[in-house]
Amino acid sequence: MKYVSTRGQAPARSFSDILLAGLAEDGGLFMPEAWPQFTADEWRSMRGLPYAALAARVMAPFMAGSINPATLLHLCEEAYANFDHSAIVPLLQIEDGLFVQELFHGPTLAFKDMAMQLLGRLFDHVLTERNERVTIVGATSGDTGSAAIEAFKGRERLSVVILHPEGRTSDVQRRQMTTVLDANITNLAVQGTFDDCQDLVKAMFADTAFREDMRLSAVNSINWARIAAQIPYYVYAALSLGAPDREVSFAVPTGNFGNILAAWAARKMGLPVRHLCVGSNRNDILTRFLNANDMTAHTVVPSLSPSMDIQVSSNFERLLFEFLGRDAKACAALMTGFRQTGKMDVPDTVWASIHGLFSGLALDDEATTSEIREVHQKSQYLADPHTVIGIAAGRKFRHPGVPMVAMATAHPAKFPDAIRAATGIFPALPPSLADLFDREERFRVVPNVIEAVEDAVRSGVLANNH
Ligand SMILES: Cc1ncc(COP(=O)(O)O)c(C=O)c1O
Ligand SMILES: N[C@@H](CCOP(=O)(O)O)C(=O)O
Repeated sequence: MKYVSTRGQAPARSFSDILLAGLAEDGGLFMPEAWPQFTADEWRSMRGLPYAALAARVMAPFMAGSINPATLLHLCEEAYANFDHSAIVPLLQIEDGLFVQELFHGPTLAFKDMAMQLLGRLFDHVLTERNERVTIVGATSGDTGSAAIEAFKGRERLSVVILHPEGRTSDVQRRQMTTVLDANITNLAVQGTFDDCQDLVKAMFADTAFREDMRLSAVNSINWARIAAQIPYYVYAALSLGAPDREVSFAVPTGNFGNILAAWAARKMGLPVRHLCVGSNRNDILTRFLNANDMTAHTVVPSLSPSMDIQVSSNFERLLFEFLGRDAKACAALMTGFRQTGKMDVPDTVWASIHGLFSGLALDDEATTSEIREVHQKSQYLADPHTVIGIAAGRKFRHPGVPMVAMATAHPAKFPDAIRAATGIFPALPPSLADLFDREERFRVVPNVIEAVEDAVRSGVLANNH
């Protein structure tokens, strides 16, 4: 499989190349040159497979020519071996026609582990094969960082530098990152928002000399491998609920648009997905876009669901590229305009096609709190502040006869204060994290200035190499 850039100015590359490159040289995002397709019989043959085997089958076409299927299966089996639920991604019903799929049974209690546990192993495999080293730079609003640090800590061929917005994650999220003291891990607390962190990462990639000198790589969902590894759980849920002989819809609490993009990718591969529902918090740019073609970035406001405190959703570019008929020039023009003006004028016809498939619902903090309380009272289900927004979106947009699956993206114990305020229950951390608040923290505060961040990345990498 070859990959092309959404901005059309980078050469087509193999899966191994784009895994290590992360972002295309022209600032665009890589997309598969063609969509792999599975027939109804092929989907049926995946029913009942253990999760790792299912994941390897679904992802194999994306890695064709780079990772052989037997190696991929082995890496998937290793990646999902330490999850704390035998189903890996258990599905449970909370209301008539409304299901929740729990994606937080990995080591850091968030859905990011689903992809990151595999990425850690894929990077090791490809770097060893090529005898290379890389520096991973990542931006996090809380969960990607801890999942990446957990997956990559102690690995010899890479240094990892994670930028989080100072004071804007939950204490549990911050400590999950900053208490990992391995030499190859550097945590930077940026004086800004998640969008600033993401911009800084993109600016480091745009600085060609720095990018090449540091051999930069990315594990945010700008890296296609992240999206590929998030597709299989949608397949698992749909097959469990009757696909390919029955349609299924999904509701996804959304920030950077990576998770819901994976659901859409599954649909492109032939999975019968009827509808996709975006859940937003007060940072509701995607919901405003889906409801009224209003893609105007506002100032980011902190919320009870900090991992979704985002205004610039990187993966929207991939959707746009596809709905523009893969017109890279038009896509690049819209993205450049958005960066310059903070507003994107998506042509009405393009918006209407997106609107036919996606809907959006935004909840403010007050509504999030009442929703946590209500879901708990009615269904005895304790949903974290991100998950509950997806549940609310799923309930609003479900069609009779079509099961709606809401993605549970984080364990409630990551956001204990919000859960206690809503229900009076203080969710305890699992035993592996029970001493989290006793552990030593290490991080460096940096201003939201590219030169300062590049210096900090360089010194983190140097310290690791000595
Ligand atoms: C708990 C949680 N829910 C939802 C999201 C939003 O997912 P995405 O950025 O893929 O849209 C995130 C962060 O990415 C998250 O950490
Ligand atoms: N919510 C995320 C933000 C980064 O998203 P990613 O999927 O692009 O890595 C986080 O928790 O860090």
